[in-house]
Amino acid sequence: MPAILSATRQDRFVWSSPLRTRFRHLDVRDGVLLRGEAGWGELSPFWDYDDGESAAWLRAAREAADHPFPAPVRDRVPVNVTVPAVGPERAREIVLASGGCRTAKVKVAQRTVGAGGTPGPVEPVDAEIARVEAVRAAFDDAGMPDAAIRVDANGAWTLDEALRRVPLLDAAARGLEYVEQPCATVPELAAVRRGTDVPVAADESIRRAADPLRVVREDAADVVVLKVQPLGGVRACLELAEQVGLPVVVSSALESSVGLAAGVALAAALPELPHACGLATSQLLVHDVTDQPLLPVDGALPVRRVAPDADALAAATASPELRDRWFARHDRLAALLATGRAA
Ligand SMILES: O=C(O)CCC(=O)C1=CC=C[C@@H](O)[C@@H]1C(=O)O
Ligand SMILES: [Mg+2]
Repeated sequence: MPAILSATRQDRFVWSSPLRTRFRHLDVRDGVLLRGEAGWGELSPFWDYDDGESAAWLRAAREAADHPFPAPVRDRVPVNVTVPAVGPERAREIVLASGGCRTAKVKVAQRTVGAGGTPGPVEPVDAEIARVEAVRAAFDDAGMPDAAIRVDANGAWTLDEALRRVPLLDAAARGLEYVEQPCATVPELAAVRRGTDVPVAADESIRRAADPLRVVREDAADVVVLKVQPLGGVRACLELAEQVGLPVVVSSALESSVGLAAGVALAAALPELPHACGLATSQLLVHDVTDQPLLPVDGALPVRRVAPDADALAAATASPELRDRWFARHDRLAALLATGRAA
């Protein structure tokens, strides 16, 4: 049987897709889908994550493949459109083509990467303002003047940059819903929170931190962003949400729809969901692994599991070299989890 036809009968399958717009310095996204008793799970840690950090991602994939998701308390999840660090015209197009999203998350604080991977200067504030203004104008023109706009700096502003830029972006947005991870450290997040009128959301300070509760102890955030794969699964996220006690925004790690479905399951099971979630990122992929991807309709995703299908996989099939790299990575991570020594 040709490899593609048998793909959905295998227990693991490596997918790869170009991104429509460069995101997080990536032009391509890839990962391995794993099949278990309950369905499919996705393992797709970014390539710059080492095995120690990636083990939690496998725990999440195995949970999705081997166990049913917790019972949902809602059947649709409102989502934000994600606007990468693009020019104003492209930002406008992305918002208008978003499937009715009433919230936009706009990437800011883009840094060029210099030789040897050293971070270059941050983009000028005028470029950030123009992007945010274009998003607000697009919502106005779409008859959604009350749409919410949040910005995400991925920890890339200095504290001074954040304190100067956040009020300017707040004005450009006619009121920001929140600023996500304006700076790298927890004390800096707390300082932005005290020094501006804009609520602060913590992302990297939760998902890449040895102690995710430090944000709470130091009063450093109004909202927490939870991502299923880096935090080790839907159940681990539900427990963390309970401990944190702050409003949660579930966000993707740029997965295929198989991985996004785990994020949707978390968002569907949270007792409260006051903000739109960052799960509309199938829009960024040229090829998803199913011909029924999780795309927003009227600004929300349906709550359902996703299985890959052969036709979509045919377009999203990885090269043999990439497949072997993922299989080797998966084998190493599985061995690490089996020793019980993974974080
Ligand atoms: O939250 C969203 O709208 C989309 C997901 C998203 O922004 C991210 C996904 C993966 C990696 C991160 O750099 C990024 C984020 O910082 O939230
Ligand atoms: Mg973020």
